[in-house]
Amino acid sequence: MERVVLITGANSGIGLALCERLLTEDSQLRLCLACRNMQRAEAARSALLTSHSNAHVDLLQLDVGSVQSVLSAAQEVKARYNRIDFLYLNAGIMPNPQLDLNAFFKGLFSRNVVRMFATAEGILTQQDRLNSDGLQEVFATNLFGHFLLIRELEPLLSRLVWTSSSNARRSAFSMEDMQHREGRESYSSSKYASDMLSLALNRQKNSQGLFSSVICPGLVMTNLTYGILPSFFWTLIMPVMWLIRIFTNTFTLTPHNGAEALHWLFLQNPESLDPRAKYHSLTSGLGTNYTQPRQMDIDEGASDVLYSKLLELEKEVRRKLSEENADEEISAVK
Ligand SMILES: NC(=O)C1=CN([C@@H]2O[C@H](COP(=O)(O)OP(=O)(O)OC[C@H]3O[C@@H](n4cnc5c(N)ncnc54)[C@H](OP(=O)(O)O)[C@@H]3O)[C@@H](O)[C@H]2O)C=CC1
Ligand SMILES: CC(C)CCC[C@@H](C)[C@H]1CC[C@H]2C3=C(CC[C@]12C)[C@@]1(C)CCC(=O)[C@@H](C)[C@@H]1CC3
Repeated sequence: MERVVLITGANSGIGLALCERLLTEDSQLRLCLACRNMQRAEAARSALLTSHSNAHVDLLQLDVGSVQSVLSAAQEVKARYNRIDFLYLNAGIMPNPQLDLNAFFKGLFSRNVVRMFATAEGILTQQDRLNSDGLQEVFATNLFGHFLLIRELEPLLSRLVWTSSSNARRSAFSMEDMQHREGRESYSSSKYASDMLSLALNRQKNSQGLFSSVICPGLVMTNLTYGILPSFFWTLIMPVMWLIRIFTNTFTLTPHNGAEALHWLFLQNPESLDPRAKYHSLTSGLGTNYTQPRQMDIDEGASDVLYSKLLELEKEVRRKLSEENADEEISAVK
């Protein structure tokens, strides 16, 4: 039977590399590339068809950062497919990243140097903003839009895979400020929230046949990472990056390597997976890719609380949207 795989943020980086790898694994797959920009989506589709000329590659317009777009895209998915075998929740942003060079150089000579290169802990901040739905943009894109998509498509789903990050950190997340309006680590907070949500989904939905996993792709050179430093700087330090890679397995560097754990999960029986583990894409000094589970720093109780808070926010957002739609209808009649 033809399997259907939907991937958000599939037009570049790790998402696009995953598409390549999945088509190489199973040429009978039906891939659905869910992207916000249809021109970029078309380009990705053409690239995939160049290497897999008989592949079934569909496109879906989806801006995960917009409530209306998620609801419309979900309607479209329900009209097109009877089921989604794998939903990869991969789209993500890190807007206005700032590298603290002082902390970076201090870190270089500390005991935490390996950890710093693997997680960017303590050296990276972001500046977030409100989107047109009145939500924090990073929270809306990296977490809430995906949550809403899952809620809309639930009867069709069986496997969920989140592209999280080792940058996810408990101390960056606050239940009282789950959107991270106050701090400057919105990326870390949103990724920690996705880890928690994945655990909560497993607790609530495994009995109904829905399984969720999280991965970290390692440090991969993509549009997201190129946004952290000026491009000339990346060109300068690229040889150093490849050198560091010999000593640290988290420097996966290429999108193909970064997609290792996403691909690996595609081949696993969901019952054999650990809901409390994050599956890391790793690359050895000799260039061998492998996947390694590592325990996440998460409380089950807290993950349930986050789940309830997301349900509440969903209600609020839907109510607001229907009020806006009603207002629009009234003014159209006038
Ligand atoms: N690169 C790295 O080192 C790491 C990346 N990650 C995670 O991997 C995931 C993929 O990122 P990566 O491949 O690195 O970076 P890219 O920037 O190449 O890919 C991000 C993808 O998400 C899409 N996207 C962003 N915002 C939206 C939106 N509102 N609606 C729909 N699609 C959207 C982008 O589309 P568009 O082209 O239109 O912008 C793009 O296709 C992210 O979740 C990221 O956080 C995790 C750890 C490390
Ligand atoms: C030799 C150089 C001067 C090295 C440059 C240092 C930094 C630019 C990198 C060191 C650790 C990196 C890192 C990320 C981005 C680039 C660094 C800060 C990520 C935050 C990218 C996105 C993620 O989700 C994380 C898993 C990465 C962790 C490590």
